[in-house]
Amino acid sequence: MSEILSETARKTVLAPLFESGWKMTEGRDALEKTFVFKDFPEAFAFMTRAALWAEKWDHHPDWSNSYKRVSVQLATHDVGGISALDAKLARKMDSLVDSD
Ligand SMILES: C[C@H](O)[C@H](O)[C@H]1CNC2=NC(N)=NC(=O)C2=N1
Repeated sequence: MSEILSETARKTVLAPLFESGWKMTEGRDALEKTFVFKDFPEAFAFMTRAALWAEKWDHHPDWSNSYKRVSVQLATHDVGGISALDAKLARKMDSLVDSD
């Protein structure tokens, strides 16, 4: 069972994510980032790759797609906030983009 990230853990775990463009969502304990791709196939390919990790880890993003933009929010519904799993999925999403 995941746990909400402690204040101490947030300082170390979230700092690198903020550096790579993740932000805290307003009014919700969640991480968010909008990825912008070259075109729709690139955006959808990213979603497909991320979806496979999400399913493997049984941890799923709240996200939407509009043309070449993918807007992502990550939170752990079971605990009502950010857990280590959200940081892990955020890092994975970043790595999927970097490896293009
Ligand atoms: C039953 C299943 O394991 C849970 O509902 C999982 C599925 N995916 C999930 N995804 C996210 N983001 N948060 C959860 O709490 C969560 N719970």
